[in-house]
Amino acid sequence: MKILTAAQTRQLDQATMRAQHITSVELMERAAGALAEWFYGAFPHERGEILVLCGPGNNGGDGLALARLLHNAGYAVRVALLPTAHPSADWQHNRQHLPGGVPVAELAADALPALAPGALVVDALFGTGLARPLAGLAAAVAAHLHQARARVVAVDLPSGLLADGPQPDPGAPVVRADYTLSFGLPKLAFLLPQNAEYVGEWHVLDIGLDQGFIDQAATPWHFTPLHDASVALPRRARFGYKNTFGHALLLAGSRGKMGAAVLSAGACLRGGAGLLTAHIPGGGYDIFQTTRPEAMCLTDAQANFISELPDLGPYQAVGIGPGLGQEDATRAVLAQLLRTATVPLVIDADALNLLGAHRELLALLPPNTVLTPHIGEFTRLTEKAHDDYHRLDLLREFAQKYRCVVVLKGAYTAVGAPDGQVYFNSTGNPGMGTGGSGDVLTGLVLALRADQRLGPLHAARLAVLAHGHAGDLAAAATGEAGLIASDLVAHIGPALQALTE
Ligand SMILES: NC(=O)C1=CN([C@@H]2O[C@H](COP(=O)(O)OP(=O)(O)OC[C@H]3O[C@@H](n4cnc5c(N)ncnc54)[C@H](OP(=O)(O)O)[C@@H]3O)[C@@H](O)[C@H]2O)[C@@H](O)CC1
Ligand SMILES: [K+]
Repeated sequence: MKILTAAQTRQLDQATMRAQHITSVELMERAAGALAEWFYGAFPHERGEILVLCGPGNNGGDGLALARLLHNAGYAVRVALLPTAHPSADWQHNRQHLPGGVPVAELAADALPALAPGALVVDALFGTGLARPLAGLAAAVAAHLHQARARVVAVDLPSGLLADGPQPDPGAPVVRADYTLSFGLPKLAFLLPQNAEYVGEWHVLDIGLDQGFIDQAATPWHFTPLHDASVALPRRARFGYKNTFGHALLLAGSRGKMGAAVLSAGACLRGGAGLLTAHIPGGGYDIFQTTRPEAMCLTDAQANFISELPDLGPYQAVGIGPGLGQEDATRAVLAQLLRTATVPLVIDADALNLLGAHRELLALLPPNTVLTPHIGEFTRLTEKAHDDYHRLDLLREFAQKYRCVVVLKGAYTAVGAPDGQVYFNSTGNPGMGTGGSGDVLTGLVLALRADQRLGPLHAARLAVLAHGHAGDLAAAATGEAGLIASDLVAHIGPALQALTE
């Protein structure tokens, strides 16, 4: 699913009207109808009065049309208008069609509407036409909503927030919505941690926007829903056997962190690898073999860390990093791996930290390597980003420069591809913020990289999607707080099953 800019969204409106021979008023009516349907579902028994705040443009027009539909459906509705000398044409149309039974007032700075705590408010002040930061009356209204602890439903965007870029004045007020209802496609702003306090829970409402325009629109940003044909797992061949599905090598673990190797290995096995060999510090042998009997095990001469690179001949993919530690001898192993590997690599955790601390090694990264940093590890590889948008720029630059796939882990994990495209993940939940969660992802990516049917981008996107879905399945059983990384491993099977072609 593509993510478009505000400017592209305006073009999409026009293209939709042309392609479907409808007027802008008709498109607005569709938008308002979709908003009303969402309200009926979300607030079926709302008894209190709903305050609809309308700005001067088409966002306000949506609000006016919604107020009419809610009133006609039996809700108590009141409208407050931002004073304007130049309302949009569709605003005027919907103002004229507002039933006489809906009270309408103009907002004024010295008489902001009284709101009981928890009052339901629709924010239809500004959407994609926001031209400058909120100031004056609009800023006062945003602050008032926050102070009154109203429940705010934002139409298209929380007013004051830009759809696709950083705020020019980060100090200017923005409406803090509990829900944001966007039309057709998600907005980039929804996916970034810095905007979470404004956007709240967001939903995309289908209003039949022109697919032809969307298909040809150029954008680096994509959103991967749970079911996306382009990342599905191909079925296993009926006559396949363990060698068909790939033999993975995992280099992981150090004293005190053997659990990382165990978790990662479990995920690799559950991820469908035909065979898995783990190379671990000698002291971890008993732990590993008793907890992961399905895997083969090579032990290092060192008891507490890894100092030797095994012969890579038998393997279709190699993963390195979980629980690795950052010994000099281990760095030498990483460097030797980067120099000699001819099969796909997956690099995580301390292997990324070693790369960050010895950046000369980055030049050795083989193309199509998959790296799985969290924000801290990514910062060590690049630089400190001044905001989430800048971090996305750094992600694109890094993936293009090193021709790698970079999985930047977070609430909407962003997978950066060598061609500069970025794919945001839709699955997962805060319960996955728990020790070992990343090690599980590494094992899963490794399994899918050993599967020679999948390219690096497909493997990385599918692994991220399945990892998040496993987290959602696990959380349904344990709750978010009770979720631990072993639960993720246990749910990889059903998650992949749900994502199979
Ligand atoms: N996308 C879709 O498919 C569909 C989109 N639709 C809806 O259209 C919305 C976009 O409508 P839009 O283009 O009229 O812009 P909108 O956000 O109402 O604001 C423009 C007005 O605000 C003013 N203004 C701007 N900033 C300001 C500020 N800080 N402080 C004060 N004033 C400010 C600006 O005035 P000006 O800058 O000219 O002075 C102008 O008057 C979109 O978000 C969605 O809700 C649906 O109806 C149909 C399907
Ligand atoms: K809005």
